[in-house]
Amino acid sequence: MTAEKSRKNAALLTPEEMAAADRLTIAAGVPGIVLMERAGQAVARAALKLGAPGGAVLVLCGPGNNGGDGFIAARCLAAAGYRVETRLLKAAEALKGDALEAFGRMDMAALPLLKDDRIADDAAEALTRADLIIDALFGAGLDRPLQGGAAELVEAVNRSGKPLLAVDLPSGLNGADGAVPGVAIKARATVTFFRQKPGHLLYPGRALCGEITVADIGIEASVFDQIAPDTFINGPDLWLEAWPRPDPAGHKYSRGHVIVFGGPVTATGAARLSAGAALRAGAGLVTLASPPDAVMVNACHLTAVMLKKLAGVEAIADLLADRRLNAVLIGPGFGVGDKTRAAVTEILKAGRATVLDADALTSFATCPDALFAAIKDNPEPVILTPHDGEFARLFPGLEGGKLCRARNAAAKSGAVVVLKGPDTVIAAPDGRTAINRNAPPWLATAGSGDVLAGIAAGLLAQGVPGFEAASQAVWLHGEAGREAGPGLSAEDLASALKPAIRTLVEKTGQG
Ligand SMILES: NC(=O)C1=CN([C@@H]2O[C@H](COP(=O)(O)OP(=O)(O)OC[C@H]3O[C@@H](n4cnc5c(N)ncnc54)[C@H](O)[C@@H]3O)[C@@H](O)[C@H]2O)[C@@H](O)CC1
Ligand SMILES: Nc1ncnc2c1ncn2[C@@H]1O[C@H](COP(=O)(O)OP(=O)(O)O)[C@@H](O)[C@H]1O
Ligand SMILES: [K+]
Repeated sequence: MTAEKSRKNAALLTPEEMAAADRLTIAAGVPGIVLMERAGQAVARAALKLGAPGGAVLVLCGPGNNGGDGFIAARCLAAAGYRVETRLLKAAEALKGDALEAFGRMDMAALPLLKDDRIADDAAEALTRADLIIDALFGAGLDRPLQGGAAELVEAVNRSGKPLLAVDLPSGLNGADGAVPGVAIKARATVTFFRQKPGHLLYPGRALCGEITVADIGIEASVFDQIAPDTFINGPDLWLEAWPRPDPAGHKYSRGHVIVFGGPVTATGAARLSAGAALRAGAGLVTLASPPDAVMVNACHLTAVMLKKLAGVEAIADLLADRRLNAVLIGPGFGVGDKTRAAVTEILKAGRATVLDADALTSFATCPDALFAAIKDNPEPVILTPHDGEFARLFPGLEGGKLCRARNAAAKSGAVVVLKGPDTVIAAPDGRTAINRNAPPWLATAGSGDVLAGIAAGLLAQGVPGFEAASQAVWLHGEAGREAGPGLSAEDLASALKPAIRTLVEKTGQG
């Protein structure tokens, strides 16, 4: 598969982009009702998989095309022998276009159809009877919080405790950013079409989707010629082409040399975690630059990672005169304050691929613009890896959804921003973003972020561009978390990178 095709597989579409894909497909000769038939049939197939053969299915339909998918699914499930009831949120007269056509295709004799504005009360009995509920109330067209009868219905559905299958998106969830502005359906499973939306991957929305199926409804990838999505699922489809391939005839220096700046004697562990991870990520050499008082404790703990005594900020320029030190990491355990700001400024002046984490970020809380100016003067990529707290300190004016915050922060700072968490977002200054989904919750443990920063530095040292290095690092960190499993501590992560790295090496044909 070509890199271009893989990237298209990794694309995430906003509701607007999805509507454009729909329009382009219709313009190319596939009628909208045909797309809706395929969508509704995919929903019916997913319902069959959820079990209760021949059982009672309640299909809740909204006023738009999401409801249209529900009508088709209702017809298909009735034909498959299920006892199907539908409820329409608005009077049938309000339906139009493909949804009206789909409504007309239902066999009215077989399907008791009730329409009632006091729908929550009206639906109460049907909810009790149902073995499965299909949520076709609102999908990509949600444009405001659910209120009134719709909100009451959603709450009643969630209270029912019945298995719930959502069509496209759990109703109430914003597909663009995963926000839930009011109430929303909590689904056991969700069927979406063609490609996922950011809201399927971002919290809190992600927690409402259950198991997600992406159904092919006949929209061709050629629509990407006109819709150029810039948001992707983070994974090898997005960046395998950029995975570093060591020269078979090369040597350790041709795999890059990372320098990690370590902290004082009372806080040496973080930088060592980073350094070990940089080595595992494939850097040929890693050196830890240690303040004099911490040299002994570092020396007692380091083996493959090399150690260098660094007298102070004044010594940084001399150290970085060695151009073989081609990637720098500073922040973990380094300490917050003037000295850190001076060190970071000196490092950025030296023009190296750089990862700034933890204390290196917090130290600029009082003067973020000075940091952004220094980043923009550095010709090499810079990656910032804040968690939410560090992000808020460095980008106090940026609010809104995680995707939008990370994207604005990258544009503002000129750096690749890795906004960490269970749904880490990686954003490049050119507007590309990736959303990560493979991180297990047990990665939330002290020192885990230090390891992530180290992996990123190790990849930068091997010449991987900033956005790809950051995305690869976040994905590998997630894979390592899964490999190490529950009960992990940050020390376990570096060695747990090996199976994921092996898989990537094999995929790139180097194995
Ligand atoms: N775009 C595509 O490629 C396809 C879309 N399909 C379906 O079409 C859906 C999108 O259809 P629509 O654009 O009609 O959107 P929806 O069916 O999601 O909802 C639109 C309607 O709901 C109203 N509405 C929005 N938020 C509301 C709120 N909070 N309270 C009350 N009313 C509200 C709008 O005014 C509008 O009347 C998708 O989610 C999907 O299920 C499928 O039929 C297959 C193809
Ligand atoms: N609930 C979660 N699920 C998965 N990963 C998480 C979760 N919470 C945090 N993480 C990940 O754990 C790491 C924690 O990093 P950080 O907050 O910097 O911690 P530390 O400074 O202790 O290393 C980040 O990579 C983050 O994405
Ligand atoms: K829905």
